[in-house]
Amino acid sequence: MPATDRQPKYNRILLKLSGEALMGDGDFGIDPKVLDRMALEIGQLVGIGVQVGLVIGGGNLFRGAALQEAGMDRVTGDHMGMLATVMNALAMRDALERSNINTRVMSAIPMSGVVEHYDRRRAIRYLSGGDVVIFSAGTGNPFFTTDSAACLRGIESEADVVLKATKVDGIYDSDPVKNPGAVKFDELSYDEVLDRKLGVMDLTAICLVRDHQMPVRVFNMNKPGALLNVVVGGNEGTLVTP
Ligand SMILES: Nc1ncnc2c1ncn2[C@@H]1O[C@H](COP(=O)(O)OP(=O)(O)O)[C@@H](O)[C@H]1O
Ligand SMILES: O=c1ccn([C@@H]2O[C@H](COP(=O)(O)OP(=O)(O)O)[C@@H](O)[C@H]2O)c(=O)[nH]1
Repeated sequence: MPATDRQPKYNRILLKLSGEALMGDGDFGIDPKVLDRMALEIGQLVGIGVQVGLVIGGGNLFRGAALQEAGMDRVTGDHMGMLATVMNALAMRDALERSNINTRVMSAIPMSGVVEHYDRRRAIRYLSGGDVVIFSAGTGNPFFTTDSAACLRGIESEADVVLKATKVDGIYDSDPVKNPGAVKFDELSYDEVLDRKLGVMDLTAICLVRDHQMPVRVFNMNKPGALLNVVVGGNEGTLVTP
């Protein structure tokens, strides 16, 4: 049976896309072709009735830590990183709306006239009404990451799962980009990720999902159809649970 005919396993998801995923084959910025492909894949989820909250990173534009290494004040760099996530959110909304998917962008940093300020109850109303909601500007605070923002918004919006879409196809016993012999896990507990210091997500984010028992699945966004397969219960990537 085609995946689009299958019943979704989740009613509401929080999908985290890394900013780097938007670069495509480039090494900075946003590739419109990638946006369109992602809009198509997200549209398939909306089409089978799944409510989608989105958090997009900013690493394709600015990262506070990298700016600090180049000599900039860290907090200023983090502010630039958070603003970068708003730019990515606007680009993604544009692609989703061109695909006729109603989309709202909310920002943790007030930005009157550009995007709505984050409001949890309003976000839940939008999600319940079938709109895609993009949560931008991370947590609104420096020294955090968009992985933590994704876990936070996932818990707050009562999502059934946090899906981390990235460029590797799951969690390995060491970084598979640096170690070609790394071995992939199908399932892990929060404590195993913390004890083994598995670097696929920052530890703040893992502590947050552990404390609130929010399941997380890490999978490869570059694999066509993987997102839909995850949502209909397929065994993609690595699942982190209690
Ligand atoms: N144990 C691990 N398992 C999987 N990926 C890991 C692990 N340790 C480090 N990584 C790295 O984490 C990255 C995924 O995190 P992501 O947030 O998408 O990227 P980035 O941190 O570059 O923004 C992968 O590209 C991979 O290189
Ligand atoms: O709550 C947050 C989320 C993000 N950031 C900044 O925004 C940048 C971009 O986010 P991230 O690195 O998580 O993006 P990704 O790696 O997912 O592309 C980070 O490096 C931080 O500088 C921040 O300061 N607070």
